[in-house]
Amino acid sequence: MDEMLFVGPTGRRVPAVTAEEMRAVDRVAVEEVGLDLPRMMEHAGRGLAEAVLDRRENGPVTILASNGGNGGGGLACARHLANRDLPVRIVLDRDPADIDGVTAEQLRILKATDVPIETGGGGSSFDVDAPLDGVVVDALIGYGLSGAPRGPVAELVDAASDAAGTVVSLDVPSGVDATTGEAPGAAVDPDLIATLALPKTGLAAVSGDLLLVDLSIPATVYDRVGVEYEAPFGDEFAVPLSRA
Ligand SMILES: NC(=O)C1=CN([C@@H]2O[C@H](COP(=O)(O)OP(=O)(O)OC[C@H]3O[C@@H](n4cnc5c(N)ncnc54)[C@H](O)[C@@H]3O)[C@@H](O)[C@H]2O)[C@@H](O)CC1
Ligand SMILES: [K+]
Repeated sequence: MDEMLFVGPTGRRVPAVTAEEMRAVDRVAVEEVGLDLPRMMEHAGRGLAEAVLDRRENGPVTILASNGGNGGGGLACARHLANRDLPVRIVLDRDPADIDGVTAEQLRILKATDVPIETGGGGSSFDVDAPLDGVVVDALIGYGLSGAPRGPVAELVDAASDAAGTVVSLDVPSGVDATTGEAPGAAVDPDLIATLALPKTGLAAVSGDLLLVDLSIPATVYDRVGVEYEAPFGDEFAVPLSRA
């Protein structure tokens, strides 16, 4: 854990975690405590949807998603927004048949709805070169970034970067290393970052407003991984953060 990087709404220090520490938090939550990934992902998706509703503009909401936990949170968000009659569409970095794990569970629910699901990177109706209007939700990559964005993900990162309207990133701007804040290649430059459970150390080095979204992780999980934790949420389920 790092020195003081973030401050919550009451002026209280909020600890930041590296990607490795957050992975450890996830592992303990799932394996020792039984707070499984689908449960956490539902909180992520709802918190993200509330952030989008707060910043909503006229026009569609485009949700860019890949195959990991970050994409799954984006898909859960899509469901909440579509349930509120927002014009939502999903753009995946790959064929829907190639989405797996918990993210595929989220996708399965959306397939039962009339939310359009497109595939970026050529060979589909989605034109990666057409400017995105309305709100863009960046749920491509979170703390699982490995190297510079490649292939269709890189094209979607560029599309988000060129978007005229508000861009909201889930957890970490895609392309940014969650621990260092460095971008090994192209990266999204969001207006707002809805980061999950605790801020990631790298977020101190990037721009964009910060919102911390509760995943309902009990304090014992942080104790077990040695993260010094004081619940930052008070009576809320999401709180704004400032960089210290
Ligand atoms: N407790 C938590 O922290 C939770 C985290 N969740 C989310 O899950 C994320 C972590 O999930 P994962 O570990 O699955 O990882 P990510 O979803 O961050 O990233 C994995 C995806 O990114 C792609 N990818 C990685 N580097 C790439 C590159 N250079 N070029 C192209 N594609 C690349 C992978 O192919 C894969 O599809 C978090 O950031 C968060 O958003 C939520 O799902 C719920 C629980
Ligand atoms: K992201």
